[in-house]
Amino acid sequence: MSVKELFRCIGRTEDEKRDKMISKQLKKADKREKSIIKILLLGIAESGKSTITKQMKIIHINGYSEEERRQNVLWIRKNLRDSILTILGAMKRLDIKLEDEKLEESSNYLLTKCIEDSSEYPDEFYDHTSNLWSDKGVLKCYKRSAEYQLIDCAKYFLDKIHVIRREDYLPTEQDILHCRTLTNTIQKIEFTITENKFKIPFHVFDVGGQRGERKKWIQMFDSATAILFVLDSSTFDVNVRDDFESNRLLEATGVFEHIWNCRFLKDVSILLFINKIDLLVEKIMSGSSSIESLLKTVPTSHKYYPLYEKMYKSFNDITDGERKYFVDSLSMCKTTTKTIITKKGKKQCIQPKVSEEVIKTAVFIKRVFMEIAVSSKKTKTGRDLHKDHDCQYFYTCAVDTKNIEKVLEGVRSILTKNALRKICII
Ligand SMILES: Nc1nc2c(ncn2[C@@H]2O[C@H](COP(=O)(O)OP(=O)(O)OP(=O)(O)O)[C@@H](O)[C@H]2O)c(=O)[nH]1
Ligand SMILES: [Mg+2]
Repeated sequence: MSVKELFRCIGRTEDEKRDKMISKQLKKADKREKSIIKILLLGIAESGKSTITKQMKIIHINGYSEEERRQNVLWIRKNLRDSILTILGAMKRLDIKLEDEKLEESSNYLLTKCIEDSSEYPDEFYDHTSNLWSDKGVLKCYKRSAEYQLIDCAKYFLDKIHVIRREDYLPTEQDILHCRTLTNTIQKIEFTITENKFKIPFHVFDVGGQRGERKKWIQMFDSATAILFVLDSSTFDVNVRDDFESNRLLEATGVFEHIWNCRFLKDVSILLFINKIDLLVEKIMSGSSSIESLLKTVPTSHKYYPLYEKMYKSFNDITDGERKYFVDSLSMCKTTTKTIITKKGKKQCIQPKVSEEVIKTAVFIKRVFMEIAVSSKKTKTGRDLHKDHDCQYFYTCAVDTKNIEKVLEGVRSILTKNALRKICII
């Protein structure tokens, strides 16, 4: 062999070695990429997507530092101001009078001096708000909040004015979970979970749910492992904020159907979070609304009228399994528990019994969505579009860390098993 040939041979071996190494690294990177669980949180505005993302930060990352908590103070005070102004505005429209006429002055102060966004809230603001919040007329208007657009955290923060007004106020994790801020950019959080000794990375994407924000969703579809579709169960009788003609449950039904039938997501499973069950219980138990009244407002010509009517007709034949699943989910929710004093003088947390109407409503909502998810759809070539994905549902209360921790445990085990299977580990 000539020296030239020998060198060529050595060169090839070096090239081969390098190729082998690159291919090994690519395989490793591919395996790592494949092992990432990418969760996309979808759902219409105010359904609770960001609240669930906050819970993931609390449960799987280090929660909120003092600095991060402090950054929420202004938002919380803004939530407080928005809440009282919305209620006062609605009182005028719904013609609800203040019980104490002397509070007219407080109402006028807020409606004239506090309409501008501000970073400073004087003592007068808190005094007037506090006085108004104890007025029976204001409370009456609050109870009719399904007739106008009030943020969900209104009562939570109005009940805490005395704390929020303090100069040294530092929000708790509960306060942060209740704080409402609209999402208008794609947010991402990352964390790792160890399962079967394997470290599985999770990337979670939180997007905005307002109509204008939904066009951004599609850019995230090609990389999603699973979709966590969040649905607000408590606002079945409330209209969409940016369209006073459309009901929120109907809007969510349409968005869900669109996602379920989207061909880019044909192998992406959906985890349906039927959220805000605490508010659903509160609403139905107070007798302020019912599914029957919702049905009366849906025009018979509406695309979903037949589906809603079909589900309503089977309103009374709930299976034991459906009932148990809802009641068990509720029992995991600390937010709805009540503390009682036992005969022995000890404090005890109990889950108050909910009415049959609550259970029926929760099951009705679940059936509407699951009915869409079991319906088959054929592609042009005759294949079933849904053969490679499925939909599982969970009842949730996103502001309840214990509840979400339990639900996410279930979700995680489904997803990690799929991920490990994908990279051939199990
Ligand atoms: N009581 C109660 N409040 C909830 C629950 N889930 C969310 N909220 C509140 O509902 C409001 C809206 O929640 P977000 O998480 O901001 O909703 P979103 O889906 O991210 O909304 P967009 O960003 O506009 O799409 C916040 O004030 C939350 O604290 C729940 O299960 N129970
Ligand atoms: Mg959000």
